[in-house]
Amino acid sequence: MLASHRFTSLPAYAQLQSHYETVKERHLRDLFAEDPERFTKFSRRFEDILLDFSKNRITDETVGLLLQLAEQAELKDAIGRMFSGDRINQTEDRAVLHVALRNRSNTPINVEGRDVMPEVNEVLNRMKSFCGRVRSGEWKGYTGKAITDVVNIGIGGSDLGPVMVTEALKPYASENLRVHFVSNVDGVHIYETLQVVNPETTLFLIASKTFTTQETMTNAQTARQWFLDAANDEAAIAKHFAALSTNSKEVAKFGIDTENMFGFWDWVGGRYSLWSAIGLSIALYIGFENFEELLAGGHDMDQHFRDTPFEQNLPVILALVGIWYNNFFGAQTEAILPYDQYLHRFAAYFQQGDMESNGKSVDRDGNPVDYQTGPIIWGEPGTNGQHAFYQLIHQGTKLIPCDFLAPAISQRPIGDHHKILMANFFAQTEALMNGKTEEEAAEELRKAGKSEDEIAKLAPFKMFSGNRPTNSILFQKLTPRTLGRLIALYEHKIFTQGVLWNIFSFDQWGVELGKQLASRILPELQNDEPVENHDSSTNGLINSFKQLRKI
Ligand SMILES: O=P(O)(O)OC[C@H]1O[C@](O)(CO)[C@@H](O)[C@@H]1O
Repeated sequence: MLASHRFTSLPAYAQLQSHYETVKERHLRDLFAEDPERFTKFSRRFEDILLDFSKNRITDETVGLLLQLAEQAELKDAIGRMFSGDRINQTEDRAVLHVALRNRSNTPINVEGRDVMPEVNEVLNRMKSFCGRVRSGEWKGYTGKAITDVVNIGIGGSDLGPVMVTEALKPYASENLRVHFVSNVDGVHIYETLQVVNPETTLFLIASKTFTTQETMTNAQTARQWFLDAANDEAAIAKHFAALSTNSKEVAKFGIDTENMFGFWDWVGGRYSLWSAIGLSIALYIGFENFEELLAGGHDMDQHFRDTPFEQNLPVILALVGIWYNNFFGAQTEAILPYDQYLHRFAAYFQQGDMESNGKSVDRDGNPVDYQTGPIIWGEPGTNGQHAFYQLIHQGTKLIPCDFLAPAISQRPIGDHHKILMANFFAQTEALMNGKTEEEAAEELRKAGKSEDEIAKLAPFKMFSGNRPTNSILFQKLTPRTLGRLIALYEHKIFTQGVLWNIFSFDQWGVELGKQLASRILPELQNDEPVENHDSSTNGLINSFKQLRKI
């Protein structure tokens, strides 16, 4: 059990509130001018990852108080409980052990007195041998041909992680094997995918923790039928369908041989499952050794998170800085901006990771919270975002703390591309921090030959307030190991924030209501009869839908 506290009653909370009054008007430009050591003081390194958090609206006192807040929320104890297999996901009565999936040191991790590592290793060994057989071409389809395409059918945590990682690690991919992902129940998604694959050489991975998710089961049935239309032989399914799931009963019911099932456990949350059998598409695509490197990276960060004092602890620092803006400055969102095209799904991945985890409004005692919890996460890769939404970040009325991430070495060094990319990275964080005063804007206009009249009119539009906070996360190169570290960095940031906010980060009851209503509405869409049992808007929409289909 996690101890409960009232976030806003922690002694450091009140201190931070009054401290905020003294910091809120301070400009980052001045804070940098006053302290030449600011970068050294507010940056940390872990292995090949540098976190520079100096461009935040913080002082030594802010950091000290935030660290006290973490102590007072008993973060250390909570970390220990997660790593030791306590049932900290209390509303589902489950342990939270994605760290066991990447526990490369193989030290025992017990759930109810039983070490889970032998089972974890057993599944990893099966994944390894399966990957070897498929990638070498030894595994044959029903007409004796090798597999050329893998289609992962899953949604949410059974899709977003594998999509993000396979995109990020493309440079490590096999040339002989393509991966595709079908998640949306919109028939368009499976249709377009089936257009480009051949039933003789396609392997479907049905990825679903529960094996009951409507979207995934619908897509899986469509894929199965498409396959059977070609193969005309149920026995051939064993060569073309595998299941990644915790639910062997439902897997067998679907008609997949449990020999072809790669299991995991209820202590793996969906949005933390890319490290489990759900990562099979990753392992097939980049090879098992690279998948192990990804796991090793996650494990590196786990050890850092568990063993490092908070003031040196990257996930804890990221979490505390986030809380500073979320709970004291009233920031509603956080942008994740990777300057690496291969990370183009990173923000989308952490939309689920963060918002499904910390989008809660009831505390661990079941009481409504009277403070802000999880932020809205969004973002796109740089430099594309610069030409889309950065205008608002620079000059809009909202405070948007941003994380900038980039590798020092590009996976694809072509001409000057990477230096141009990085010049933009550095320029953006500098511009957001410094801004441009009205006088500076006026001086520029003067130099451009504008009249004093024009200058007076234009300068207000051309000035930038600055003082807009950023974290910069630089790493050497986007290798599987570094990616593993980066993902775990954000996972533990989310965990830390959830602990401080006194909420449960590992359930997701908020997704249930929509699911329930959809299953109630589906039968109503199967006939032409008007409906009148909903509110007037829902009735009106359903009836118009029925009418429009007749045209
Ligand atoms: O893997 P499953 O059981 O199909 O669930 C898919 C997703 O659905 C959710 O339960 C809710 O969206 C996610 O947490 C999960 O990742």
